[in-house]
Amino acid sequence: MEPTTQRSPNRRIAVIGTGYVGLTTGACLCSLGHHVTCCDADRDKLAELRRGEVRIREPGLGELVRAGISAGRLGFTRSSVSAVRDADAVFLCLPTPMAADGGADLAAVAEVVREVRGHLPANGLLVTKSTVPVGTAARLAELVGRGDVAVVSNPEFLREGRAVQDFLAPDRIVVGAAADAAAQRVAELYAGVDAPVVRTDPATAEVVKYAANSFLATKLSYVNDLAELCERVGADVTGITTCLGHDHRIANSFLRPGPGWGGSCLPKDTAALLHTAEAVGVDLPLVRAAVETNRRQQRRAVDKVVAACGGRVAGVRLGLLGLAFKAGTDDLRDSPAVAVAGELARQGAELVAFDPALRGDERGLPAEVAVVDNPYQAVKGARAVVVLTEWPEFTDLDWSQVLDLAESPVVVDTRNAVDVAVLRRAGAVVHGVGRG
Ligand SMILES: NC(=O)C1=CN([C@@H]2O[C@H](COP(=O)(O)OP(=O)(O)OC[C@H]3O[C@@H](n4cnc5c(N)ncnc54)[C@H](O)[C@@H]3O)[C@@H](O)[C@H]2O)C=CC1
Ligand SMILES: O=C(O)[C@H]1O[C@H](OP(=O)(O)OP(=O)(O)OC[C@H]2O[C@@H](n3ccc(=O)[nH]c3=O)[C@H](O)[C@@H]2O)[C@H](O)[C@@H](O)[C@@H]1O
Repeated sequence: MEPTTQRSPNRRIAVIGTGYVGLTTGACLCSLGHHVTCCDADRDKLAELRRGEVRIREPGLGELVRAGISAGRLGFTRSSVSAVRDADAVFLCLPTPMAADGGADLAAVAEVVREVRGHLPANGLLVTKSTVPVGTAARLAELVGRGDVAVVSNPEFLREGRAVQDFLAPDRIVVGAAADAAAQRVAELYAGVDAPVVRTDPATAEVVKYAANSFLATKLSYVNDLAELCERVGADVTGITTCLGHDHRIANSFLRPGPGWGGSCLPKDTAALLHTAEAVGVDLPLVRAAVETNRRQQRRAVDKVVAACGGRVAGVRLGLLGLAFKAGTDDLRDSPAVAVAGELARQGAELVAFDPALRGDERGLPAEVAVVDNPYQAVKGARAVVVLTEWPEFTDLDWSQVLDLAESPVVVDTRNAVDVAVLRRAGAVVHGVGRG
């Protein structure tokens, strides 16, 4: 392990895929002094990016993109071949979604590598930032078929909603390479980022990414299991997690119970790790249990709403606060809030929702949910108000007004997001998570 060096770099970099990870990687590497060309298959997205418009909600990203364009060091293209031709390093930031069998679908990665392999400059670097299963770097090296090109694994650990901050101030930078020289060249691209660099082999780097996400998922499922226990025995999970968090070995994060963990990565990455393990005859019972608890936790959130409404929700109007998979993002991929809403709709509930990050025309919104642009409208006439995402804005609502507008004072807070004292002062009948 070593700190990154402070030498000012100025390399030519290509980034393929301009989603949460790719655009953040491109804009941040540009802010470190490099010349970056970002490539994407989506024409509309490219047109917006060339105008400096960023469609995802990531604080600071739009500013970095516009600064890079103004400085003449950040460009966008649809042609992967032209992006890589002069690049000292090519970062693959392509989607690796869950395949039908639970494994990672590497189709986009393989397709792009086939496109660019004959056009990489001599002694090129192909860097996988996408989350890819163990053995991918070795397989891509074979696919590239050139002894002068090094394939290096450099997994990304950023969180959505804090992507720029996490990229520029990460807990660690992991570089997995078969040869020291290639690892050194990738580590140098991060000069200026104050973080430990862990150099390792590609297989270890690839597994680390899945190990980290699965660890976080397991920690959360443990807390959600404890929440269930607390409800049965009259204890308070928040008091317990506060005490646990004071123990430095446990650390005071990822301890908030909720309607299950979601997002574009934890669910697919736990599934992919299980798939990898199964393929080599290894059982990972803890990760399996974490996934199973997560399914149960989503069902428990639905059951709690149904019970709070007297046992059935068919024809019952519910006001939903939050649909994003967590606060701070507009991403709906694998959102537990959407899963809970979907099941309530299946049981016949009439759903009206508000989420501060959503306009109502986003892809991934469940068709059965009417999305409105103000929280008070969402709760009007509702039999229960259901808090599904922990937006801080929800604590600041005028809860007396919320309860006046709703048909009954029932609040189901699936994340303990709103201060329970505030709710009770307003006269709410509160159903939280993990409170006896
Ligand atoms: N979203 C996150 O917070 C994190 C994601 N990751 C990993 O990074 C990878 C990318 O994830 P996201 O950025 O969230 O994905 P995303 O879906 O936001 O972006 C992927 C981009 O790739 C483009 N694309 C797809 N196929 C293409 C092709 N053949 N040629 C050129 N462009 C193409 C898409 O148009 C899209 O803009 C995944 O492996 C994910 O697991 C890793 C850390 C954090
Ligand atoms: O590989 C990835 O894509 C990323 O996945 C997660 O980041 P992200 O998906 O942005 O979301 P998290 O902040 O990890 O939250 C995941 C889920 O856990 C839930 N959560 C989180 C924390 C908590 O205390 N309680 C809780 O229920 C969130 O609401 C959300 O549904 C990891 O935290 C990142 O390190 C990783 O890079």
